[in-house]
Amino acid sequence: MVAPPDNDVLWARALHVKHNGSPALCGVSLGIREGEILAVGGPRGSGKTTLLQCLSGQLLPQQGEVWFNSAPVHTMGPLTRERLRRDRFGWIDTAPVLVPELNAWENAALPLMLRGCGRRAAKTAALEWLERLDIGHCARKRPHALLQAERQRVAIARALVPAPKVLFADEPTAPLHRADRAHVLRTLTAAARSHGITVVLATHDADTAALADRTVSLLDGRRVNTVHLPPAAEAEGRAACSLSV
Ligand SMILES: Nc1ncnc2c1ncn2[C@@H]1O[C@H](COP(=O)(O)OP(=O)(O)OP(=O)(O)O)[C@@H](O)[C@H]1O
Repeated sequence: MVAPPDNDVLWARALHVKHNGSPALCGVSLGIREGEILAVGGPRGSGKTTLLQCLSGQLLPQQGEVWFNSAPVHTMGPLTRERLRRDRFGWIDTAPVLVPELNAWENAALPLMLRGCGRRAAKTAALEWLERLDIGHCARKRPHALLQAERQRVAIARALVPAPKVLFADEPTAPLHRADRAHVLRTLTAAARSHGITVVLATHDADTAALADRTVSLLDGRRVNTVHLPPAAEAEGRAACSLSV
């Protein structure tokens, strides 16, 4: 077992995963630099979610290695991986999963309170993020009273509130309208850049990938190409980029 390069916050080598015997990842390797915004592109079923699950310690690959800083995630026990995910990683799912009994700010503040942060400080941090994501006015509403797009913004706020080291986002703007998508993504990427958060973003949308520093493309569980994109400020104006898959 060889430790990864120092400047990679996450590093994966030769990942192989099968779901019920069907290959989902076939020898994928990649390094992710600290503070980088990496898009993982590829068509449906190409292995994007599986790759994010392996990198975030949710799923152990059947073969291969995953390192977070200098720690081998693939050899950690379930409790250590659980702690790593809770304390260092954030996750945004395609569909928002919120606690129905809690209102928007309580949902967003939940990760901080679970870490032992006081209610007042957690509330202040949560409200700040809800404002930045333009749903400050929804802070006291419960999930059932919110639109799907508003629920997704709450889920995004919840992932950003504890300032994770790495944020994994699996098609995070899929439930949003096109106009909303660009705004939420710009807020998310700007927040990540200003807080030095590394982002791994699964997407099959070229506009979304255009906000990333780099795109890694998957096809049938294999890496097929890497498209280097210009910095975000320059990329934001672009209507599309080519994901040559
Ligand atoms: N729990 C599972 N059980 C069986 N097969 C699965 C499971 N999860 C994923 N797969 C299969 O593994 C392959 C990779 O799936 P994965 O969800 O990682 O791809 P994806 O690129 O994220 O797709 P999408 O864009 O549709 O989310 C697909 O063929 C998928 O059908």
